[in-house]
Amino acid sequence: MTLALRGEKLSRTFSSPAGDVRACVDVDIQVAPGELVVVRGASGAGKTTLLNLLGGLDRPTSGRVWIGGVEATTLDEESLALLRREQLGFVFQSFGLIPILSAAENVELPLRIARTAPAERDERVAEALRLVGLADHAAQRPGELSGGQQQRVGIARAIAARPHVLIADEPTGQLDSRTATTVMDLIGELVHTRGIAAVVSTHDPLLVQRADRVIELHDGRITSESVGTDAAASVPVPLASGNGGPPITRAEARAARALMPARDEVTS
Ligand SMILES: Nc1ncnc2c1ncn2[C@@H]1O[C@H](COP(=O)(O)OP(=O)(O)OP(=O)(O)O)[C@@H](O)[C@H]1O
Repeated sequence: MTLALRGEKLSRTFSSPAGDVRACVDVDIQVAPGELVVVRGASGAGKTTLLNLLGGLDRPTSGRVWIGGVEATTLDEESLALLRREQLGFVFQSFGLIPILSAAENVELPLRIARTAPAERDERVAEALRLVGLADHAAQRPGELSGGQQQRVGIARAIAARPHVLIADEPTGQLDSRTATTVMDLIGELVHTRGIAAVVSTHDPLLVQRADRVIELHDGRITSESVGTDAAASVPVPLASGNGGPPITRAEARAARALMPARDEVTS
């Protein structure tokens, strides 16, 4: 069986005026189709860094990444963008929706970038909105939707191109706990009924209950890994203060990058 995602000895060091930051250190990770892996850890533990590396949004300082069996680390930017688009769907804490577009137009955007034929685009947008329970809200703009609905549009956009892997970075970080549960249920259902693999970072113990595997990160390293019922039973990591604030420019830039076409491509 081809793994949906694989990282081998992944390390990422950032240079900063205060010195080097080892945000990811020798991480080995494998994700199978239909598996929901939750990455958990305190603020600054390296969750976003790891997801960025696995999703081909950033390059490791050392180590290798395979996306759907293709080694991503050796690809040039253009091929990597194509691989991302074919294999991956991204969901972000900040939703990353375009305010002037309707829900349907937001969901359609990656399909336009991929030059999917208009009839198929319509079909996939309708399917994705139906799957997230928003078929009746297609014409509404993000500002006219609740936070939970906006995140469901974000998920619809991520799955519209029928990716093999969903990468979701704190998808419920901006939602109240009841809405977060709905979004978590949706992700769990998509993974377990449609065979999509997912890597989800969260502080939310509710999502952990839906995980097939929970990976704990501390200072960029995997400190523990639990499977199945153990995963649900494991103790949540305490949060560092100051976490969970509003999205920052770096996060928004990343959301844009995940959607960006490869160089020279034009939307039609
Ligand atoms: N581009 C960057 N330049 C410098 N340091 C960075 C950069 N990106 C991340 N870091 C540092 O790497 C470490 C891990 O950051 P990361 O965002 O991956 O953590 P996280 O677990 O996702 O945190 P949070 O839960 O707060 O989002 C932190 O110390 C962070 O400051």
